[in-house]
Amino acid sequence: MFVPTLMGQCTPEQQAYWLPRALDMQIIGTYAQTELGHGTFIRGLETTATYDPETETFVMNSPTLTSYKWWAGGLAKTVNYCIVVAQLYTKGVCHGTHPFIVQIRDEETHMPRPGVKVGDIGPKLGFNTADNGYLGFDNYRIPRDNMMMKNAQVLKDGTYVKVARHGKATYGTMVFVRVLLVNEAAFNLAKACTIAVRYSAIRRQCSPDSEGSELQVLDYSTQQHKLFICIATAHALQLNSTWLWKTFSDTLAAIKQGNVDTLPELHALSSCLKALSTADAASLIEQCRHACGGHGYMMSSGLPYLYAFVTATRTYEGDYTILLLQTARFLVKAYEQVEAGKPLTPTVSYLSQAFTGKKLPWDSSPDGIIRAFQALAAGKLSSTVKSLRKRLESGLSYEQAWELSTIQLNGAAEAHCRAVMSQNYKSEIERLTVNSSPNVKLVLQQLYKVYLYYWALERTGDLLLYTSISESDIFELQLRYEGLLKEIRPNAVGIVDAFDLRDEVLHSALGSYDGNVYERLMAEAQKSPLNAEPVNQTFHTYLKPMMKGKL
Ligand SMILES: CCCCCCCCCC/C=C\CCCCCCCCCC(=O)SCCNC(=O)CCNC(=O)[C@H](O)C(C)(C)COP(=O)(O)OP(=O)(O)OC[C@H]1O[C@@H](n2cnc3c(N)ncnc32)[C@H](O)[C@@H]1OP(=O)(O)O
Ligand SMILES: Cc1cc2nc3c(=O)[nH]c(=O)nc-3n(C[C@H](O)[C@H](O)[C@H](O)COP(=O)(O)OP(=O)(O)OC[C@H]3O[C@@H](n4cnc5c(N)ncnc54)[C@H](O)[C@@H]3O)c2cc1C
Repeated sequence: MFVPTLMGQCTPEQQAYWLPRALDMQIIGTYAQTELGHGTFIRGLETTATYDPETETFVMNSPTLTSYKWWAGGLAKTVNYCIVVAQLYTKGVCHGTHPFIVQIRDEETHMPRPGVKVGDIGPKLGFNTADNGYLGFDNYRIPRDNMMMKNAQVLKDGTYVKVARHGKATYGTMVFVRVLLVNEAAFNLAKACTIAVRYSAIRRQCSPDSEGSELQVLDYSTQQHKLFICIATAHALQLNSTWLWKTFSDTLAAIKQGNVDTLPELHALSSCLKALSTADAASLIEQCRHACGGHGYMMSSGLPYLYAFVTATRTYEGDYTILLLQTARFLVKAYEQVEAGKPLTPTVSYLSQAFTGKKLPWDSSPDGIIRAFQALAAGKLSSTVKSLRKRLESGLSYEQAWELSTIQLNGAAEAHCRAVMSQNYKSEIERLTVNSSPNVKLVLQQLYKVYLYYWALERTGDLLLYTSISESDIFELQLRYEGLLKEIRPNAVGIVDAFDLRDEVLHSALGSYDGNVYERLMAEAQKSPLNAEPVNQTFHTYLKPMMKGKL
């Protein structure tokens, strides 16, 4: 996050100075925004940077315990520079949060600079190879030039000048990383399902008829139900991430030309896609672990590491709930635009047809299911806005009415995101397979249908509310879904092999290409320190005296 922020928040002159040093690793940096007391609510950050025109420096201070920076990766022991997000004061006025480049350690001795308090925050659920740190300042001075001045400037005399065309321009690095995280979610989920599918082809358990041999667990319908949605979701996330990256690049190019019109839509999209992709990836990685039974619980399976790593992505760079609520803000505005007969931006354009007051006729084709997901998102949005307005009519303030409606707002944003993801999944497959063989097309479409059927069956309650789907339609869809799993089964191992992840990347005794699961599990077990000696000292110190009644 250090380098992208240098690229996004510095003037060209500042970039010319800092970027080569960072890219050559003459300096190592991190992004210190979150504090002990605030992560989500950026406007509530407490670290201060007060401009002193006499010395042309900013004085950095951490006025309270809760103002200490907390969490930044590499901050504890590794980095010598930081981007610190602090409340800017000049001429006695607070201008809100701004980013500053702050040297925290000596470039030669690596000692913390006087006035800087820095350390490690302690063990975490995962990420324990990263020294996430805390940081506080006591009247610590940095040169005026160290304020990142692309979007706002403080002149030598302390005059504040706003440059950016958009109020949230300083949040740009977060948008960038949210876009990257969709790709990370796809990659890590692909790893988990490669491990679980390969293992399920090796693992044999139970014999349905007394004569036959034990089945590969991958042959069980329930196992296919657990795993094939993981493969389909990895594809869906990968294709959505490519699409989102293009949307991001187009918006960035427009902003460079001075046009910020598409930023709100990009923010709404990157927020909900980051939220849903990280949440889905984390829960499906856990599902892959379940699919590997007891051996999935071994660290040597690789799955616990993956889960610990990915579950953090649901929280960092904007918590799941918080980001869905950002998308909901955008959706409520889109709803108002429909009412006012105004045009809509592309990803919400489906709303313009959606508020007919009638249930959408059910159609179980892939296009029909996407339309159903859109109807569901529109229906939820409409009910949410009704609740919001009812609360406003009862005399509540907008903020109070909004807060009481947030459960529904999140539901609408989730449904919208699922509809966008399904639509993108379909159009990207169509685009990418124009010249593919019929067999490749067939397999990719089978997986795409698994995704649609799975989520339609997960949302039958909502479909009953907002479409004309009947009990027999649901029954028929369930049978089609189960049939599809059997069609995919023969290709399942080939499909995960096609992720092309080397053993060194998977780092798993269960998921290696050669399938030598049991040999690898035993080899890993031999590495346990408890196996280093036949009798452990604890036997002599504790067990034996206890057994002899001498403790
Ligand atoms: C080029 C070199 C690149 C090298 C790349 C290498 C790639 C390698 C691959 C690696 C892969 C992945 C990387 C993964 C590793 C990364 C590890 C990172 C570790 C984690 C780091 C962090 O967590 S940093 C801290 C992140 N913190 C957050 O995300 C905080 C969340 N909170 C917020 O974002 C905001 O506070 C808020 C959005 C919740 C609210 O903000 P605020 O209160 O200020 O706003 P309002 O709610 O009042 O809204 C006002 C209006 O502003 C709009 N808004 C808000 N945010 C944005 C935005 N970002 N952009 C545009 N608009 C925004 C909001 O919608 C409101 O609009 P209106 O409704 O119109 O009023
Ligand atoms: C592994 C890891 C690495 C990180 N790396 C960095 C880093 O390098 N740099 C950095 O600056 N930060 C980093 N962070 C911090 C991270 O960005 C924050 O933890 C994250 O943004 C969530 O903020 P929070 O911890 O304040 O959660 P909180 O906001 O306190 O969330 C707690 C709960 O309250 C809910 N909540 C909060 N506000 C609202 C609201 N308005 N409405 C409804 N519900 C609400 C949330 O949904 C959540 O359920 C990292 C975090 C982790 C876990």
